[in-house]
Amino acid sequence: MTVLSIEDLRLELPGASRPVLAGVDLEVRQGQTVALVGESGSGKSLTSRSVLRLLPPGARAGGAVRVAGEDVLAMPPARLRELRSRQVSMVFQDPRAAINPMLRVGAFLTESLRANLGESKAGARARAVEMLEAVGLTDRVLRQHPHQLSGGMLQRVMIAAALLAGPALLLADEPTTALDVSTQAEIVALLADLRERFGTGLLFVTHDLGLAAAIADHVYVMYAGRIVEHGTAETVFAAPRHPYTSALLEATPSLAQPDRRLHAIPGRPPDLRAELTGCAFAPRCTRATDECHTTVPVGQVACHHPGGTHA
Ligand SMILES: Nc1ncnc2c1ncn2[C@@H]1O[C@H](COP(=O)(O)OP(=O)(O)OP(=O)(O)O)[C@@H](O)[C@H]1O
Repeated sequence: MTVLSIEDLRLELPGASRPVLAGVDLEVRQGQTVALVGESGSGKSLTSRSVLRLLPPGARAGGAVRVAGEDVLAMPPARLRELRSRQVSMVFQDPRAAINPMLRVGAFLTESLRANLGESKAGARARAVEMLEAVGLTDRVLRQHPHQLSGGMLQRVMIAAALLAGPALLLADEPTTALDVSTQAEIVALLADLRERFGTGLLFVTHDLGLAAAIADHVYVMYAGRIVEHGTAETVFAAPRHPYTSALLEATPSLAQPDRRLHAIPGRPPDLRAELTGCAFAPRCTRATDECHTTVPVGQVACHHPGGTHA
């Protein structure tokens, strides 16, 4: 079953010369982990936030963002509130910025259950303890304040909070960036485990290809507001076809080949004031020809000169 289907999503922001999202298509099926990768500014966060219709002021959206078949962009406000409290949850990059420091963890976890889902006090507490245990914490945490917990523990609390209502889809936007490397690995392992246990679809936004490879079944590579390549994690990482994917991989350290030389991608992504003609990656691409500068490439691999073939 498809839990999320983004179809030709377009987003325009005030003051920008071109759409910040220019026709994004993406799908997450039940129990599937999908990674959305790309450099900073490519539009990953805006894509994932669109799923909850958390758009910047003045933004104009086109296309469709369907959760279990229903278009989030066209939903009435009451239905949108229900979607946000039951069906789709989000885990953010910095847990300390996403939690009220004055509240104990217990109140933080139970308040939304009681307010939005009408749970009794005892029922909400029992559910909170169940989810804390699912993320590897104990009920001791209920009495603690956020500042008494490490960053990794607090991110576990945020994941427990996100799963309280049993959502069909979890959005995780750079959920480990604020954590140290070993804690990052623990959180990624935890998300993989929870996906297995609860069958939740997971959209994992990251600029870190190593993390994406560790967790994802399917990968979408984004550049300047477009998906340039997608496929199973295995094929995209083992046999990238778009030159941007290859360049990203060459810029990423590999545990399997620690001695491999890394190559930074020359140049920078285009900023939103630049109007684009042709392929947005062409100015940085070693394979670019005249056609690339004039004609926008389309297709599963959005490139006029893709390498190899996906098996
Ligand atoms: N609220 C906003 N108002 C104006 N411009 C915005 C806003 N949010 C994002 N942008 C711009 O939209 C573009 C895409 O941003 P987005 O945050 O989706 O990128 P990203 O790929 O998630 O990068 P990062 O990893 O840095 O968050 C960027 O150029 C950014 O500056």
